[in-house]
Amino acid sequence: MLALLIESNREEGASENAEPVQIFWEADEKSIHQIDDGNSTKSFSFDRVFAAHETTSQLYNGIAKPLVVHTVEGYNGTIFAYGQTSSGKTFTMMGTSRTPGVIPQAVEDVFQSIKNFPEKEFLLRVSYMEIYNETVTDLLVDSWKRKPLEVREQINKNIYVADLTEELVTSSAQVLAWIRKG
Ligand SMILES: Nc1ncnc2c1ncn2[C@@H]1O[C@H](COP(=O)(O)OP(=O)(O)OP(=O)(O)O)[C@@H](O)[C@H]1O
Repeated sequence: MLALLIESNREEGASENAEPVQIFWEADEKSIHQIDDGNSTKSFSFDRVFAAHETTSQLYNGIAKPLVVHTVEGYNGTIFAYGQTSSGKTFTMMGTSRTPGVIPQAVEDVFQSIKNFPEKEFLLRVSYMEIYNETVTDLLVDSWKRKPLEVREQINKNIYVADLTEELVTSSAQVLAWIRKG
């Protein structure tokens, strides 16, 4: 699933006498349209487009929660935020104490979803790494012990990061504590 978060390109609360704001694009729930000289010239489609007035919780419930629930059922899942600097990746993924982001909500739902399968045993491990300038760093080891890690391929073609710390966790509070440490 590919979703897009957009900021408004109109001046919020602009008065009627203000200079008309030039519109460069318009969006609906599933697409964004480039506007050149008042005409739509190019359109890009997404599974969902979230506008500025929509909250992180709406985004989480709309696109991330189903993935989290399926992961607990045994499917692989990835939630990936991509965008230019200051576009809101950290705000959306980590959130604040008042508006929790995708990560704390996902962690909470992993533990809630596990309760739906009392007959199954789950083993949860958390890793936290940074990829910066082509260098992979383990964020769960003390900073003075950190060294660049290698990305390797297993015989079955699975890709893994060698020597990456994996901490066993049994509650959402433990996961968030590890993330805070990182
Ligand atoms: N939806 C939002 N509502 C309110 N404030 C927001 C929103 N998205 C981002 N911000 C604010 O905008 C600023 C930049 O956001 P943020 O740090 O999340 O960007 P980023 O994409 O993670 O940037 P970088 O790539 O530089 O780390 C922050 O002060 C953040 O609180």
